[in-house]
Formats: sequence, C-alpha cells, structure tokens
Amino acid sequence: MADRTPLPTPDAPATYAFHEHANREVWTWSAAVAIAAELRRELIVQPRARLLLSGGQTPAPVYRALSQAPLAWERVDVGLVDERWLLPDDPDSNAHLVHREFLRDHAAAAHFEPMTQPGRHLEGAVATANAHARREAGVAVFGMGEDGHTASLFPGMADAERLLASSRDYVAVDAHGCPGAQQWPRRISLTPRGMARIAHRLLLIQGARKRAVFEQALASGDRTRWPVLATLESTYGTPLDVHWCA
Ligand SMILES: O=C(O)[C@H](O)[C@@H](O)[C@H](O)[C@H](O)COP(=O)(O)O
Repeated sequence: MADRTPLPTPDAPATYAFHEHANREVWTWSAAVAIAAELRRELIVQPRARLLLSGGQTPAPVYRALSQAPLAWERVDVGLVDERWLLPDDPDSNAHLVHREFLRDHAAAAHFEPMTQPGRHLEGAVATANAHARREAGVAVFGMGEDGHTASLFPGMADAERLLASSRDYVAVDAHGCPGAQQWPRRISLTPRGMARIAHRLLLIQGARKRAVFEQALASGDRTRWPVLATLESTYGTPLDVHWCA
C-alpha cells in the first residue's frame, strides 16, 4: 500500500500565496521581479546568493526577463532543481535550457553548477549535487507537469516512498513507466527535504489545466500521488509563491 504522507499539521501549516496575473507578460515580469528582489536582499546581507532553476518550457520567458536584471550576478551561484541524465551540451538537458534562456545579458556573469559532467557516474553526480546543497539556496523556481510532478519527482516513480522521505537534498530517480518523464527516465532530483530548506520557493504554472491539477493536489493531500505538494513544505514556515496566468 502506498505511504500517504499527510500535509503538515496545523502546528506547521503548509501555506501558499496564489498570485493570479492578467496575462503572460505580467506573469513573466512579476515572477522575474520577485526572484531578483529576493536575490538582491540576500546579496545585501551575505557575500553570495544561490538560486535553483527547473527545466521545462514554462519558465523560459521568466529566465530571459530575469537575465536582464541589474544585479551583482558575479556573486550568484546558479544550480538546478533537477536534471535529466544528459550532458550539459545536450539540447534536451536542463543545463542547456539554463544556458540558453538565462545565462545571458547581465546574468551571464553568474556562476553555474551543472549536475552532469562527461565521465561522471550517476551516484557521483548526486554526491556533487548534495555537496553543493550544503550551502542553502535562498530561492528556487519550480514547475509542475499535468500529472502533478515537480522537479523530477513523479507519481509512480520507483521507490517513491523512500525517495520522498529521503534525508538527502538530491537523489537519483528511476522514472521508467512515468509518462511525465518523457524519454528521460533517469534523472537527479531535489527531494522534499531539499525543497523545505529553501526559504523562497516559486511555482510557475500557466493554463486552466495546471490550476485544476494544483487544486486537485491540494484537496487530496497525497504527496505520493501529487509530488508537487512537496513544494509547500518549509522548515522556515515560508509560503510557496504560486504564479499563475491563464
Ligand atoms: O526536467 C524537467 O522536466 C523539469 O524540471 C520538470 O519538472 C518541469 O518543471 C515540468 O515538467 C514542467 O514542465 P513544463 O513547464 O514544460 O510543462
């Protein structure tokens, strides 16, 4: 029987703020401005800031807008929420997406941490991701699939209960048989524990279908069936910022 992980109790309520935007342009700039503002705040009080980005098509306009923000990007480390088991120069890798859509304009000065490298085995890549994660990221951008996945945590993935309960920040994922993983079932993903350690979490979604999926997930409370629920949890008690437009 699937281990149904309930949402946090009223002692530590999982909260979110739903930002509904008038159109895609407002959605794009609102999300980009929110991320830039948070990075700027961090750079005032600490020497470096860390930002984690997801793959997928939805956030690309936000990445392009954010890349134009005048920030001390040379003091920003950029990592990935998740990666397909592909090398960074593969056009289908999340690293490639980040290079193409984000590491340009002002943001070209940021320091990027790819998860995969030629010759590195999967477990080695996971260990490196966990080593990077020792420095907490202040901000992370998440997407969601219509199956309720986020990062590379899929409903129906192998060993789901163990991965969702992992005490590590990143794990290797076997998503064979999960349609949402498309043709890349081998992946590395941030875990719910890793997500909870990030104070400012943004979920970027568009369209009526994804809104309905998010609402269905909330109503269910079943994190194994709806891994997107993991983005709600926070050791800081900070709400998830959901940015949505039709
Ligand atoms: O590697 C990946 O596939 C992503 O990181 C993944 O978690 C993505 O965020 C969602 O699949 C949403 O993707 P879309 O924005 O393309 O719908």
